[in-house]
Amino acid sequence: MSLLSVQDVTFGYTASKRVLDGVSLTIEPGDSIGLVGESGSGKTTLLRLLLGLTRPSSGSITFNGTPLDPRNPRFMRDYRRQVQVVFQDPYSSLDPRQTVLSIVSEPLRALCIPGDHRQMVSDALASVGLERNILGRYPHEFSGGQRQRIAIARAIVAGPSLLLADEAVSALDLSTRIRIVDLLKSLSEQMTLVFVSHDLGVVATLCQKIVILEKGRIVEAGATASILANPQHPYTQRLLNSVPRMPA
Ligand SMILES: Nc1ncnc2c1ncn2[C@@H]1O[C@H](COP(=O)(O)OP(=O)(O)OP(=O)(O)O)[C@@H](O)[C@H]1O
Repeated sequence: MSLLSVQDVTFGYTASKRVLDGVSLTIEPGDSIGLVGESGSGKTTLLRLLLGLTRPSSGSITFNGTPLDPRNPRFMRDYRRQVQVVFQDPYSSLDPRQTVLSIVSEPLRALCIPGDHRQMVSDALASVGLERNILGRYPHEFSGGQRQRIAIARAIVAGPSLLLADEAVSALDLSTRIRIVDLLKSLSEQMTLVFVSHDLGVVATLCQKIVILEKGRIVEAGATASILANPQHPYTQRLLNSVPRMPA
């Protein structure tokens, strides 16, 4: 059974404009999927629907075969444990008044997960390459890359099966970006990953599968290697041509 299944989903913020139009995709356990498209193509909107923050105007989304229903609090509580997200901006996504312990343990508290939260936070920090002794420190004491590691630790602390990353490396400088991509790649060996990006180069490094979104429609989807080697849709070809190449 698919982990997540999106069937013929349509969505508009207003009645007059469709932002997503007939979107269907399946996410299998263990997949690493890059969701790629230019600005305004609907990537973040689709992610919001996957998170259950917004409901489709039509079509359905199911998780392990059960429809996503924000009116079903029991299901949504389990869903929030299973599906976590990392956002783009490591500066605005962490509350500056809270310590690292408080920030990273937030999903454990919100989801009433039993156990030694301090230990679980220490383990999550270690698995994103941070020292365990930073629990009492504050976000302003860390670099952008370290903050993004803290945000990733918060996303994985409750042991999700699916990690959604929305432009999670776009705000970082190049060398930090490479290190965070490496981290996400190693995490993708333990959990399913959906990586939203306008950057085909990063997706090519990180994701085995790719979904190309143009103006709210999926124009091409499949194995990253074959799509990049032989893009069928003119939009994919344009995106590929816009990736800067290293001089020979
Ligand atoms: N809250 C909102 N209210 C109305 N329209 C919105 C809202 N959020 C997004 N849109 C519109 O929906 C369309 C898709 O936006 P979305 O943010 O999903 O695209 P995106 O591919 O994630 O773009 P970007 O890469 O710039 O974040 C755009 O036309 C955008 O202007």
